[in-house]
Amino acid sequence: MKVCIRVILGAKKYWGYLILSMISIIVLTLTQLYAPWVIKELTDLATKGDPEIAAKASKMGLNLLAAYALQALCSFTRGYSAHYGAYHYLADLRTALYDKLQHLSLNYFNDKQTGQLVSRIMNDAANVELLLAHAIPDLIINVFIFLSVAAILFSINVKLAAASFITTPFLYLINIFYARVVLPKFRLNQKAIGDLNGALQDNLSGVKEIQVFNQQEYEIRKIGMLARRQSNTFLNAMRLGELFHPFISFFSAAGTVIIIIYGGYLASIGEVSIADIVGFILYLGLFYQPITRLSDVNEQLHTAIAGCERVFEVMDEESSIKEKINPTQLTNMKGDIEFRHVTFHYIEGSPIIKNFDLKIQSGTTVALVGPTGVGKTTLVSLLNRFYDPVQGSILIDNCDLKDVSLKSLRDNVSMVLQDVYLFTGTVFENIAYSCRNATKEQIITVAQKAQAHEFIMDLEHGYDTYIGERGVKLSGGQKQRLAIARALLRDAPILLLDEATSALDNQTEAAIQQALSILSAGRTTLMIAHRLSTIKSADQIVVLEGTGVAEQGTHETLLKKKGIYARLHAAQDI
Ligand SMILES: Nc1ncnc2c1ncn2[C@@H]1O[C@H](COP(=O)(O)OP(=O)(O)OP(=O)(O)O)[C@@H](O)[C@H]1O
Repeated sequence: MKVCIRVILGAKKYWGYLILSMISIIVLTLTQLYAPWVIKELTDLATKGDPEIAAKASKMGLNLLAAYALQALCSFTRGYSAHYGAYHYLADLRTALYDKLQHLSLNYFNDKQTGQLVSRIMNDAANVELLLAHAIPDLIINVFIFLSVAAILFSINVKLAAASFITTPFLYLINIFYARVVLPKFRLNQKAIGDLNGALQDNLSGVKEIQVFNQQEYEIRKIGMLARRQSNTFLNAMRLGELFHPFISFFSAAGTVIIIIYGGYLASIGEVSIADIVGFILYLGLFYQPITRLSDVNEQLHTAIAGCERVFEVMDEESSIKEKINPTQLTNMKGDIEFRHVTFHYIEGSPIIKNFDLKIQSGTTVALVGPTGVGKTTLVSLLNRFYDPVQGSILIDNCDLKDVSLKSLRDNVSMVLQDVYLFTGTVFENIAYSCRNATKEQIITVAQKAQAHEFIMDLEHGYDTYIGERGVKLSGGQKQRLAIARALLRDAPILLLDEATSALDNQTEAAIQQALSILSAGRTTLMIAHRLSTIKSADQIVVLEGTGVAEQGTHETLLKKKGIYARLHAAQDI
């Protein structure tokens, strides 16, 4: 109930359309009730031998025609306005959900699959449409029809109306059976479809591995088994489901039989007219309809509510990265950075960094070095506030990052990530992603600096070449150069380079190194590199080990020290 109220309140902007739909439902139902009444009246006139039957019948016919016209109009406004409101709200909700996801911290995404999140936005959110345009209107229609037809039946004849209730307990019980026994079987079928989908997705993504390890036969058998299981689950559900409709039809028809027999008896003793019996039988069809649809409406409501609950679960999620009210805006940033007694863990009890201290003067370059998994990327992620330290603080120009507006922080930090991601779009659009209104000249300049211009010009359509899923596939090194160009375009006072040159050959790397050193002049640069040759000129090299700093100094001082750095360096020289 709470969920229904939340959806209805959320769709406030579209209440006008939803109310119009409700009014249309009521008028539509009333017009549906009119036709049996006309037939009953006509039968009455005919059986009584009314001399004015022709004139009266024409009048009734015209009224009925008007009712049918109104019915057609209401049928349109009912369907269209409910869907108009529901689909607009769905679009709003999907946008809000996406907005919410964009503002959640990376922690939230760590244990979620992209498919699951897409499914929240696409499938689960779609349930608001099911709720607003189907389940709630269907519930109202059915309750309204049931109550109004019952009122008409009792107004025609109380004894016959009471008799027509005889079959309702059976209809109700069949519905309960359907809801308790048949529907769960259909849910099993949904699960079987999900399993098959999941296995297919997994298989198609890993098609290369399947061929490399010659597992085609095994995978075909697996998919075949899941496909067969889904078919069997469906058939099992369907067999029981198919029993439902004949039983429902039988008990509805039995109601009519009771009325014919009992109506005939009441007519024989003069308690009811032929016209009443005719009218009664026509109304009976409408009377049983809501009862037979009970399980469908119930299922729709449950499905819709469960989907909406999953949506609201995300909407109510709190980001672990919270922005202060009235945060400080970083303007005219110098770029001094300080890690002050920083401790961080992803999983409680397994610290990645403990009591870490580091001061980086504005305009200098600091390189982070250390074994794989020691926490270099984590430190960089903390600086961009993808995560917050568990203890201690990080300061930029003496402002604690927790006091700074996230937007102004990220506007001042440019980053080249370890795993380069390029969007589906042109080369130009991908570079311009960091600065939407960049000119073609600016894009070409940064591409040249990143040593990307030449290979871009070799592509079929140059800067207008499509890349990403639907376009040309680029090599790791080419992607990296585009990512560097994108970061250069940002022209931010702080530059974070997470192994930005790892996928490049020696020659290109040397050229880019030169470009990066020109770029980093005057900016605070924090770089991570496995290849020590790339960080020789850094102002400070920080060697990480365990959960903290093992050594710190310039390339020369660290070599002289003959510690870890010197050993790593010697190993790489070999
Ligand atoms: N999102 C995460 N959730 C849980 N643990 C994580 C997460 N990201 C990284 N880790 C773990 O934290 C540790 C530090 O990872 P990080 O990526 O910072 O290391 P790194 O020094 O950059 O490694 P590499 O040189 O291989 O890139 C690793 O043990 C890693 O498994």
